Amino acid sequence: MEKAEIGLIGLAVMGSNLALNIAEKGNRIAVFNRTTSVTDEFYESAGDLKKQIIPCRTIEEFVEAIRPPRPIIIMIKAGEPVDQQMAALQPHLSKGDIMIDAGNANFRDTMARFDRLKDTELTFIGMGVSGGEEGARHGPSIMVGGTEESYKRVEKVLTSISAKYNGEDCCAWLGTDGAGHFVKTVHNGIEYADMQMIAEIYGILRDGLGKTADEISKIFGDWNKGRLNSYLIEITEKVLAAKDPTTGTAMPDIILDKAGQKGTGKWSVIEAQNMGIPATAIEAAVAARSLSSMKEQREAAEKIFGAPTNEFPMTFGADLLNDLEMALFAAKIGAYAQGFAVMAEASRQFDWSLPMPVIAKIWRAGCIIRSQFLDEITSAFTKAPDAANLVVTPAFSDMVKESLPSLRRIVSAAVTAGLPVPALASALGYFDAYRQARGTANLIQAQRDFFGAHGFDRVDGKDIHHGPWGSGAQG
Ligand SMILES: NC(=O)C1=CN([C@@H]2O[C@H](COP(=O)(O)OP(=O)(O)OC[C@H]3O[C@@H](n4cnc5c(N)ncnc54)[C@H](OP(=O)(O)O)[C@@H]3O)[C@@H](O)[C@H]2O)C=CC1
Ligand SMILES: O=C(CO)[C@H](O)[C@H](O)COP(=O)(O)O
Repeated sequence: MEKAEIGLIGLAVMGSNLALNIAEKGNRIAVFNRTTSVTDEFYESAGDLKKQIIPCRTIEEFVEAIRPPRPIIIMIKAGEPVDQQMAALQPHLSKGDIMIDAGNANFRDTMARFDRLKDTELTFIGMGVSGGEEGARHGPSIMVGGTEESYKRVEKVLTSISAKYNGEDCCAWLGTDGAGHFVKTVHNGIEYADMQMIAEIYGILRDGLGKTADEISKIFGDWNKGRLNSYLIEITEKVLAAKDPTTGTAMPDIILDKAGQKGTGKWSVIEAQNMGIPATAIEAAVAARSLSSMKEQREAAEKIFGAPTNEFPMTFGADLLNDLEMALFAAKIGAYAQGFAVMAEASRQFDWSLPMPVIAKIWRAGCIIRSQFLDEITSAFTKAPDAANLVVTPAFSDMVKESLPSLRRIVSAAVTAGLPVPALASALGYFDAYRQARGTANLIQAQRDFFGAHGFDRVDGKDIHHGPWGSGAQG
């Protein structure tokens, strides 16, 4: 039998669709899944693409079915399963074979895997893939980490399956070892912030203004034709319009308000904190998901404190809708600025040379945060690749100036009405602090010096670094 050019392990949502995508692009692919019935079902449902697919029931059979040197994509549950799968695979591989972990790995695990394989004749790639089921099937965004030489060996197949934006591949080599998985993690951190901010605007419309799911769906539909045009706004319109087939109720109204999370948002925040880079909107979004999961505590607290009773202090109409749209836009700029700032610092700390314009480019299509907006980020970073922050680039500083008053009005109104808007408020607080030349940390420095003799720098540059706190000061 003619051998496959590539192999793929893991036939759940992502792996099965990626395998069909690879097969459809004319590549012969061998597939394997731990539970063999899944492999059988996948093969049986592959239709015309069956002729491109070699279903394998054992690892030995799988490795044998691929022409060496073998590129093997591992698309399984992230974490320990990947180490187990790699350990099971490794004894069967030979010189030059490439294991490609395409799941949502923590980049620190990816670095450790590179380290473990460095004295072997095998090659490893850590690759972030975004786009969910549809992206995997028809064109995901692909973020590759590893040696450039190893990327060159798989570039043709990866670019053949990736999404395209105006004919350009949404697939790129981003740097060595954990670079690809780091970028995917930050992508997801931004995704969390984007989703949370959309949910907060939905909350204002539902709880502050009494709008139905259908009415809110139409509003998001209108916004999707403007500057907020994006996949997440598009699906928000759709999910709000969907009805429960048995009751006819709007789907969002029958879904429990507890958000799941698998870790990538939290990792973005942990790494941002480790590096001292503020990512306040992402932090707020992760915390909001955690708070959402405390359903019983929230129900008990509402019994004690009551639901908010203050009216939303703005009248529904075109001006308010414009403010809501612009507020979401301003907050979105903040979240993306924070995500890119986190990647810029990681690039320095891990010596990756992450190409910011390229990252923005490959996120324009295929991935969950895809949008027109990312094309504007691409051009801002292309013109100013070393900008300290997206918000100070000429194009984005103009957008912030235009949209910030709306964000301020909406956050103020939501706070007055007692509606939670933690991510919108965090983005606003970030802008306000970022553009404040003289902040209030002078007082914190004085307090630190008072209680801990930690010292401070003076505004006049003089060489006296402790205060005259006298006998009240603690050592
Ligand atoms: N779902 C999504 O939208 C996206 C997911 N990802 C990432 O892609 C990867 C795959 O995601 P998804 O398709 O949702 O699947 P899941 O994360 O649900 O993982 C299920 C797959 O992992 C396999 N698996 C689990 N444990 C082991 C193990 N110990 N050894 C071998 N195989 C194991 C399962 O095999 P079995 O059938 O035998 O149980 C199955 O094929 C994950 O890392 C995920 O985070 C990335 C982007 C989007
Ligand atoms: O990577 C993805 C999208 O880009 C996956 O869908 C991921 O599972 C999303 O994260 P979470 O499950 O934590 O919401």
